[in-house]
Amino acid sequence: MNELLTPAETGEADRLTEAGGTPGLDLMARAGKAVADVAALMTRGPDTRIAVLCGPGNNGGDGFVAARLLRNVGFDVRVFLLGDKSALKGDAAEMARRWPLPIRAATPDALQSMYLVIDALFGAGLSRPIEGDAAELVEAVNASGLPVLAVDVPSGVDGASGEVRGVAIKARRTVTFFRKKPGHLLMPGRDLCGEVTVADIGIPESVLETLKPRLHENAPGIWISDFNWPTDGGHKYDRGHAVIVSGPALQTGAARLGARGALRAGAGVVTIVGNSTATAIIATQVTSIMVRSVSGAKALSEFLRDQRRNAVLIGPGASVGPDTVADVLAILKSSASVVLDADALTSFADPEDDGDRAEASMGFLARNGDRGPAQPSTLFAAIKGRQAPVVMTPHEGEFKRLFGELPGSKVERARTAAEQSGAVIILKGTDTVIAAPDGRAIINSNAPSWLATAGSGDVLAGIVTGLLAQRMPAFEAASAAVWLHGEAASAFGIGLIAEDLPDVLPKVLQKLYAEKPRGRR
Ligand SMILES: NC(=O)C1=CN([C@@H]2O[C@H](COP(=O)(O)OP(=O)(O)OC[C@H]3O[C@@H](n4cnc5c(N)ncnc54)[C@H](OP(=O)(O)O)[C@@H]3O)[C@@H](O)[C@H]2O)[C@@H](O)CC1
Ligand SMILES: [K+]
Repeated sequence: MNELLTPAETGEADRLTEAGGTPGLDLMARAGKAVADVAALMTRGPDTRIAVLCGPGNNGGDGFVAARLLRNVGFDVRVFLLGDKSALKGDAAEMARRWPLPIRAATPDALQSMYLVIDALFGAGLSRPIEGDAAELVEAVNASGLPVLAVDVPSGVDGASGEVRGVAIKARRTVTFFRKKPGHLLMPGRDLCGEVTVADIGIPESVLETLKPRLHENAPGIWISDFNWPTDGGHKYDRGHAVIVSGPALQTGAARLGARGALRAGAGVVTIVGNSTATAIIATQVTSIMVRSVSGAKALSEFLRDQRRNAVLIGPGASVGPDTVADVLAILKSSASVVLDADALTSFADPEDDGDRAEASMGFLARNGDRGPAQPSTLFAAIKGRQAPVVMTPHEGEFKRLFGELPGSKVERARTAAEQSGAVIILKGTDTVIAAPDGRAIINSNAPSWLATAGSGDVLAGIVTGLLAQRMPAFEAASAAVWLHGEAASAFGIGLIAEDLPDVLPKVLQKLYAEKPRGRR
């Protein structure tokens, strides 16, 4: 159930179903019934007056069906059409014909003395920005403050990207069919949808074998079989050794947050490394986490020669500049899995895009001329030249510094970045996207708004590192980490600070452990 289908793929699912013998009219009848069922839940009793706003395509067709079914059970339903009834085609024209009462023009006046609005203006067939009369209507609906139930997607939301084309309806609930679309989860679409219900309208699961979707909504089912649970007789080193590289003395908090994330995610051993002043400070703050004074690229290379140290995080609090560049390149030469976050990413920013970076890069060049300038291509070549996986965890700003302005939806941008860099990308945000170089992608949807708090990204990077230390494959580790992070924030509730996240993880992990299929314990 976690597959996400673009509007084009949904259309294909529809065609395959019809080719299998199910008439399109039946699909529309079931779609309209699903809409009517949810609409009934949003009313305040039989006297509720409902405005159904229908558009010129099959989204409007679903609206006509819902209107008829709601009227049949006693609701006071009015139907308004954008455009001409004579221009309706196919199944939508047939469903309009079955509506027994007058069809009025859809204008802002339609909203007067209504209680609920059903938005059946545009769905999967939105092909351009909404303008003119249609835009005026959408704006009037939003200004009315009436509760809105959207059919398939709120009109104006692009089902593929979640972007607003022109203007868009703000719905309280949305009913979609067979599978969600990326636009239900990507911002701002996700906000405009309200609560999303997915209805079964008789499209068989077998169409997925043809469509082979490569985009999913994050859920444990996707990665739980790759999760490594503690086993009887296991040794701590069986669960990996995560190494967290600290920044200088006044920036050690980020490494500590990452380290606790890694340890709580189940890494057997976690060591924080840094220069002697930084580690002296850290040592007064941690107990089950080890601390070693290891500083500079050469020392890091030597430290990582011990292959039991199998996952490394660098970036949180690292500082931007040539030292971090050298550290990252040394770490990438090791056999460990690597997580690059924050300053480890910005240190490779394209100098052309970033004045501060340009200056730092010039200095670096002066001292390290043989290694070439610190730029994204240097980083990507180092990633592609190694065996063990790399996960990068940029927010939008860091992403832009490394990859520039890429075209397409957030999913497409993350996919391109993963392919270009050879790393698994966690493109963070309310709608975090995880993408692998082979094209697989996941949209995360469980992060509460209060997760946007200082240091929460450091904990996330630490959780990824902890899972990589346990030898979870990188794409699955990244997806699991993002999900656990969101779940932990929800479990803690409002008032959360980053320090709280690692300590809520056990509760989340215990629930997963209790629910996982038998025989895997
Ligand atoms: N697939 C399924 O499984 C099932 C799908 N079902 C339903 O069908 C819906 C998809 O129907 P659809 O393809 O007819 O597209 P829809 O969204 O009604 O819009 C197309 C019309 O709008 C017009 N138009 C577009 N943009 C415009 C704009 N900005 N401003 C003005 N006009 C604009 C466009 O005009 P054109 O581009 O052709 O000039 C065309 O006339 C889907 O969302 C779901 O609700 C269910 O019934 C059952 C199973
Ligand atoms: K709609």
